[in-house]
Amino acid sequence: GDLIDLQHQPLVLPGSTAFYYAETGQPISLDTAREAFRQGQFTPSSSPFLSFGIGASPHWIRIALLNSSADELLRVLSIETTWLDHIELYLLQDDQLLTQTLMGDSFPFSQRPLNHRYFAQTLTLPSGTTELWMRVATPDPMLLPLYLGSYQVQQQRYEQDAYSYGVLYGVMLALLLYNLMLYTGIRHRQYLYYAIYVGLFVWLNLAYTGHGFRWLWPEAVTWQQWANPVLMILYGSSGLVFALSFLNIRNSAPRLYQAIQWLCIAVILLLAVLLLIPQGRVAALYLAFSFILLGTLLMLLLGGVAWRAGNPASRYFLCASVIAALGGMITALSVWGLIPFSPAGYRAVDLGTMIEAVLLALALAEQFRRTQRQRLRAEAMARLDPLTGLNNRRAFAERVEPLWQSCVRYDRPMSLAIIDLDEFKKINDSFGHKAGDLALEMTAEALLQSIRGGDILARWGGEEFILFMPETTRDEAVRVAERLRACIGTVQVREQDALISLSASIGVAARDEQIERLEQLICVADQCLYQAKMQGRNRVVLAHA
Ligand SMILES: Nc1nc2c(ncn2[C@@H]2O[C@H](COP(=O)(O)OP(=O)(O)OP(=O)(O)O)[C@@H](O)[C@H]2O)c(=O)[nH]1
Repeated sequence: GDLIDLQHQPLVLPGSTAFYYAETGQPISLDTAREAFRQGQFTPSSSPFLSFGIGASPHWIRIALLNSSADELLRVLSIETTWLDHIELYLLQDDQLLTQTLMGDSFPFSQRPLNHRYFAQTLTLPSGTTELWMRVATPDPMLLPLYLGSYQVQQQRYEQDAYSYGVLYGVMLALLLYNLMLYTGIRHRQYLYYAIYVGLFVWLNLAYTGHGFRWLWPEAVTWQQWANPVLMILYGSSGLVFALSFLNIRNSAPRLYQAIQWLCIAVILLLAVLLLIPQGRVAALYLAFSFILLGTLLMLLLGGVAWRAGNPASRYFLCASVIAALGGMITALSVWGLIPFSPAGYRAVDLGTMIEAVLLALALAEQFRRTQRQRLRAEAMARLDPLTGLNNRRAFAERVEPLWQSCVRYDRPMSLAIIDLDEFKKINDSFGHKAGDLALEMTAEALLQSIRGGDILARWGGEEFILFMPETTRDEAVRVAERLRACIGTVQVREQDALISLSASIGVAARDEQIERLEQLICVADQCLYQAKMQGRNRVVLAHA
């Protein structure tokens, strides 16, 4: 069954009936190859996708095609990889050469017979049997997924393919731009690293899918031939750099951090050396493929290290890396020829990387939310007294200031009380510092229970509290102060089977025309507090107008 009848099949995979032969020394001619075929030196293909690995010697391929109709058939042949250097194509019938084509990415894109990112050619197949002969030479992975289809069917396939890349690039570019914007706004390095990582993926993908050669650098033949190993290595490094930064590996595993940095530098230097050596491309390709596989494993390792270190961001990261690793490995191994090639496997890296990019963007967002929350908490903490949870002096000043301003402007009443626990030193001395702390906490609790909604309470000093009362006249303020004093009187602190009772002295002052600043009012209230202590404690003293 080495003959494919094309008449009723709009699309065939001619690779399944191919015979192939590897050149061993000098390049051979078509006639020599045909002679070798007749002598049975060719091997029948075992798969529709011929794959001979990296750095293979030039291969001859022979496929027989049958057109059982009386008319000629028009077919489009595409070799659906993009990196083959040199392809000779011959179509023969009865020892007569019908067409001959030369293509490959060692020629400028403008010399392609068909304007397509794949190596494609239109074949006019006369009635009867024709032979398709091919010679392929390249140091790159010699992978030959051959498709032979009617113009319509091929057009449809290419269109679906173009849409799928549109989705891939659309998603990736949106994520790239979004994170670049975040970087310009927030200035956290990991957004930049993420954008570079995603950008290099897109660039690498453009290169190895041939979109770059077709649209972006159609004349740059040397770059086209080096783009894959160079971009693979840069992409792999950028992923590791992103992971080091995002997972904060410098802190959790400093030696690993350094080792990976050195690995990236070493691989890039090695690549630079290979760029200068003639014949360095095969070695560069091996380096690139090995580095991508190693890099994928290292990403997983880094995720694991961060997980062990209790980094909550590592969950998303690990999940993303596992998916990307699966996709990347499947594609790399199938292109390399280490596992059987399939079109879905070839695209696995696209899907895997797209999911990875989305998950990593989520991880970045989550990390941002967490640091934001931590910052808010730290800011709130800086305003709170750690023992009682009340406002501290700073928060008191900040919160009173706007109220003070508006009450002064509209000439509204406002009052202030300073509350000081009596003989507090004795509590500390006889029952211990812990009992003193507990007394302070319970006092704060009692005060909070008995103040009104708009009042601002703060811990002013050791056993001193301060209460600002907006819209409160001196008479009302005295009533509030008396209530607070009574309230503190009911507080009982239990310590070592003893019940400690508390009392407080309170100085109260109301603002009048002579008082313009908050400090002045505090000063007056403080003097009243002093008098309350002088007069025997456990009482309220009001400043006279
Ligand atoms: N347990 C505890 N004690 C504190 C704290 N802050 C201040 N103190 C103590 O509170 C005491 C205040 O003592 P004094 O300023 O002499 O006043 P007092 O003993 O309350 O006496 P009068 O105010 O005159 O009634 C000091 O012994 C401080 O060490 C605190 O946060 N916890």
